[in-house]
Amino acid sequence: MRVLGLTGSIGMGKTTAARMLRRLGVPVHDADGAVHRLFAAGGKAVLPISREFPETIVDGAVDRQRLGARVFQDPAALRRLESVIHPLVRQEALDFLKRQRRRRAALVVLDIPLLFETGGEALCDAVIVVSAPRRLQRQRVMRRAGMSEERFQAILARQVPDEVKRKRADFVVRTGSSKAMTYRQLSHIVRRMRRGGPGKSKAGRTGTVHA
Ligand SMILES: CC(C)(COP(=O)(O)OP(=O)(O)OC[C@H]1O[C@@H](n2cnc3c(N)ncnc32)[C@H](O)[C@@H]1O)[C@@H](O)C(=O)NCCC(=O)NCCS
Ligand SMILES: Nc1ncnc2c1ncn2[C@@H]1O[C@H](COP(=O)(O)OP(=O)(O)OP(=O)(O)O)[C@@H](O)[C@H]1O
Repeated sequence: MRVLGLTGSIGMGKTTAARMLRRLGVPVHDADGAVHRLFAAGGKAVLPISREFPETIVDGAVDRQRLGARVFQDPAALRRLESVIHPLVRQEALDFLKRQRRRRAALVVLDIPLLFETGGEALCDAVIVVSAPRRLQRQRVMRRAGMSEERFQAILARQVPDEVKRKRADFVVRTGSSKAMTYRQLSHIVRRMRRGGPGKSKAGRTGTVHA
């Protein structure tokens, strides 16, 4: 089974790319979706978060807006949050891989916003980075409810910069033009991966391919 990582900085089009990969018939594990489940009422993260950040619990669930306001401007608090969440998300991703292996899937995708920051590369044969011009990224993000210039800058400061991600990618998918173009790039990558390359189980990481 080949494992393709999918990552990208805030607003670069990761969620859209993940949706397209599903449409191409590839099972996708969504790390951010896993976090949503962990934070919902009854989710595994509610109790540990209520101990660390009691003011963020509303009706038995974690209020993301409040938690974001608490941690994005406070690196030590964000690290505490990550130390609760990342091991739980990693375990879910490993369970997903095990399930897909049992089903004899040929190719799967791990959609991990912080793939490089959390060592997720080690689970992947190749990594896709979605990227768009900085100006477009900013426009997309600033349209979101609850976003402010300070929050955007604080989040960017916590992520591996886009240019570094692109250097570490096996495939860079440009999301700055039409969605049809993005879809074409992704379908080309899926075809290549299904044929076997690139990947560490083959000739090793040989540098970035611009799909
Ligand atoms: C702080 C939280 C509650 C804010 O939720 P909210 O719905 O308001 O924002 P959202 O999750 O959509 O994140 C907005 C942007 O911040 C980025 N981001 C989220 N967590 C982090 C982090 N730990 N470091 C850097 N960037 C982050 C996301 O990739 C996204 O681009 C949430 O992001 C969270 O729980 N983060 C910690 C867990 C984590 O690391 N998740 C991301 C990878 S699984
Ligand atoms: N060619 C394209 N490919 C992907 N997304 C596009 C494209 N053109 C426009 N977009 C838009 O860009 C926006 C940002 O995309 P998306 O929500 O997928 O980003 P993201 O990387 O998942 O963000 P986050 O890291 O915050 O979760 C969406 O509104 C999407 O419709």
